[in-house]
Amino acid sequence: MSLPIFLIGARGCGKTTVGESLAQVLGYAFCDTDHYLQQSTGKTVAEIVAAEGWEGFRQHETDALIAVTAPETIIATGGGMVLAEANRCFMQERGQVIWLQANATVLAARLTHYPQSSQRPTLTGRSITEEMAEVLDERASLYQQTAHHIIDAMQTPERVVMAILNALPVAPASQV
Ligand SMILES: Nc1ncnc2c1ncn2[C@@H]1O[C@H](COP(=O)(O)OP(=O)(O)O)[C@@H](O)[C@H]1O
Ligand SMILES: O=C(O)C1=C[C@@H](OP(=O)(O)O)[C@@H](O)[C@H](O)C1
Ligand SMILES: [Mg+2]
Repeated sequence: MSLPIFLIGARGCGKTTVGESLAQVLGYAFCDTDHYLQQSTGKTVAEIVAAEGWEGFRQHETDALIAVTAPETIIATGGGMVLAEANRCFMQERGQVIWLQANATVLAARLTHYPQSSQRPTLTGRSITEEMAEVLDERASLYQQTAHHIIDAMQTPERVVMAILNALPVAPASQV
């Protein structure tokens, strides 16, 4: 039975995009913790944060992580999943953790083009460029210490998927 694969990294690094493709290639299930939350609460991230604050959202996020974790599943996490030590330990112990690494300039460009503001309300109140630099300063070491593998996410999604396949000792579900 193959372990779950957790994709971690900052907003815009491609966890959702790459995760869906990777799941198709491997014949695994795909789950996104933000999508799960939206379905289970009937609220967007922005609505949860408006009602309960970021602290409330983070508690829901931990619950979502536990709920979606299953064998042969690709799990796209939200960018802040690594903030809680319990989440970091859970992912490390339960599966393979992949950090999709990209610099603040690339992330800000993607998010400016595709803000999805109901999914990504501001974290700091600053501009997207300033926010991504600040977020990476705060979280890069957490992504690094949690990851079993670090993948360059500043290449096409297809190449990112290939890089993950090369890094991971996984077989397609049909061959397991
Ligand atoms: N490797 C990539 N190259 C170019 N654009 C990308 C790449 N990965 C994702 N994107 C784009 O960046 C935006 C955010 O991607 P998404 O998968 O939602 O990131 P995340 O889930 O990590 O926040 C989307 O518009 C997506 O099409
Ligand atoms: O970085 C963060 O703290 C967040 C990232 C978002 O997910 P994506 O990384 O998929 O954008 C979403 O979970 C929420 O807005 C918080
Ligand atoms: Mg996402």
